[in-house]
Amino acid sequence: MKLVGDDLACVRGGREVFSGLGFAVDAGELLVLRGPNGAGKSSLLRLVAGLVPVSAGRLRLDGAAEDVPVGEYAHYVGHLDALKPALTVAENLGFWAGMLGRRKADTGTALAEVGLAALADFPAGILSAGQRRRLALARLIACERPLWLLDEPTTAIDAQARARLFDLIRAHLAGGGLALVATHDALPFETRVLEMGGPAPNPARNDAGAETGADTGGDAT
Ligand SMILES: Nc1ncnc2c1ncn2[C@@H]1O[C@H](COP(=O)(O)OP(=O)(O)OP(=O)(O)O)[C@@H](O)[C@H]1O
Repeated sequence: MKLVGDDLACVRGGREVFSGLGFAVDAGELLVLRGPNGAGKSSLLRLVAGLVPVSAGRLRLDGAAEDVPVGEYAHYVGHLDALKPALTVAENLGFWAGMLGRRKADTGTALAEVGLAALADFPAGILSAGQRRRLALARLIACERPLWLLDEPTTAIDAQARARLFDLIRAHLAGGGLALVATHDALPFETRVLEMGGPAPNPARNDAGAETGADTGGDAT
């Protein structure tokens, strides 16, 4: 598979976040998204996941079925861990696994791998920030998806969980998976980098029609 973004633009809240953005990610490759706060890294991940519309340009996943949205091939782990606090840890993962399909590990195994086996029957609402993130990352283990979209995946997790995450990413890439990762951290393996520009200037007034965001496009290096 190959993910290609061609001349992409993204508009949110009437403001242009980026435009003219081009990149390509081959099977087995990880593209790191870098740039200052507000550059549009999260927006790009959400756009690829299908959670934010493509305002201009084209996004395609070569090797995928044409009538299936790119997001259907992706694991998206965003800033919010998307957990239901009243459900148990195991139920949360079970819910996600049911949504995502293509199971590759049962819930118990995935929870054990992220160090949450002992908390499986506790409500997710009691989890610490790092434990919530571990639970979100357990989705990567439970279900098979070729494209991983990870937004600051190392946030809140300790050294042990980081090492486990890096192992997971390595295995994913070695198996021909693709990954886009927004992070301010250094990753311990070879990656390509997409530098994204600075934030668009704040609009002078709340008239969306008058907003002219800077071209914050970039190219993968
Ligand atoms: N839901 C939203 N509605 C309108 N504008 C938004 C929304 N979310 C983000 N934006 C705007 O999009 C721009 C890019 O935000 P984004 O979160 O993609 O940046 P980022 O590069 O991921 O930043 P950070 O490093 O702080 O996480 C910002 O100017 C932000 O205000």
